[in-house]
Amino acid sequence: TGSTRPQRLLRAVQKKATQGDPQSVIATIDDFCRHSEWAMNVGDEKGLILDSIVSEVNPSTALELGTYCGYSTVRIARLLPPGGRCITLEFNPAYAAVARQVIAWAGIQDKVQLVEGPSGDLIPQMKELFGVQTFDFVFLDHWKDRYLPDAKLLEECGLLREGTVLLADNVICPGTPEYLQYVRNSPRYESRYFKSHLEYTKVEDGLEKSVFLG
Ligand SMILES: Cc1ccc(Cc2cc(O)c(O)c(C(=O)NC/C=C/[C@H]3O[C@@H](n4cnc5c(N)ncnc54)[C@H](O)[C@@H]3O)c2)cc1
Ligand SMILES: [Mg+2]
Repeated sequence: TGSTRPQRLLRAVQKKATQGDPQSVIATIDDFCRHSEWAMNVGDEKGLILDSIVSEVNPSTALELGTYCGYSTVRIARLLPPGGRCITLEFNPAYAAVARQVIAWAGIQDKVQLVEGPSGDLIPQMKELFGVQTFDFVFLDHWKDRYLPDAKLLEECGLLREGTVLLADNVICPGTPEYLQYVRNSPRYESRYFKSHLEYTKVEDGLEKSVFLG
C-alpha cells in the first residue's frame, strides 16, 4: 500500500512550499510535475492564461468542476477580490482529501468551498446549498465528456448570467469535441480559443473562453 501520486504531490508541497504563500505552492507543484512526476494540473503555461482571465473577470463567485489536487483552485482563489469565493466540485474522496490540504497549505481555505460529489448531482443544488444566485466564472477541468452536459445543466438551473465566463481546459488534448462544437455554434455564447500546450509538455492543447450572452 504505497502512496499515491496526489499524496506524493502533497508531501512535496508540505516539505518545500512556504505555508500561507499560494505562489510558493503553485511553483512547488509545477516543479514536482516537471521534474518528479507528471500530473494533470492545468500547469504553468495554461495557468498564466487562467490567471489573466480570472483577473479580467474578477469574480465574486467562481465555480470549478474537477478539483483534483487543488492546483487550479489555488490559482483561482488567490486572485479573488475580498469576499470572493470559489466553489470547487470533486467526486473522488482521496483527491478531495489531498486538495483540502493543498488549499489549506496555501492559506486560502477561507475563499474556497470544496464539495465532494458528482457535478451532475451538485449543480442543481448550488442555489439551495450555497445561496448562489449566478456564477461569474466557471472553470471546466473534469471528465471531458461531462463539459457539455454540465454547461447545459448550468444554463437550465439559471446559474449563468449575461457575461458569465466559462473557461474550459483541454479542448484539444484530451479534447472535448462536442462541447467545442456547442459553444462555438450556439448563439448564446461568444467563444474564443487560447492556444497553448498540454501541461509540462510540448503537445498542443488550449483553453476555450466562452461568454454566456444570456
Ligand atoms: C489521451 C490523453 C490522456 C490524458 C491526458 C492528460 C490530461 C490533461 C488534463 O489537463 C486533464 O484535465 C486530463 C483529465 O482527464 N482530466 C480529468 C479530470 C478529472 C478530475 O475531476 C474529477 N471529476 C471528474 N468528473 C467529475 C464530476 N462529474 N464531478 C466531480 N468531479 C469530477 C476527477 O475525480 C478528477 O479529480 C487529462 C492527455 C491526453
Ligand atoms: Mg485539465
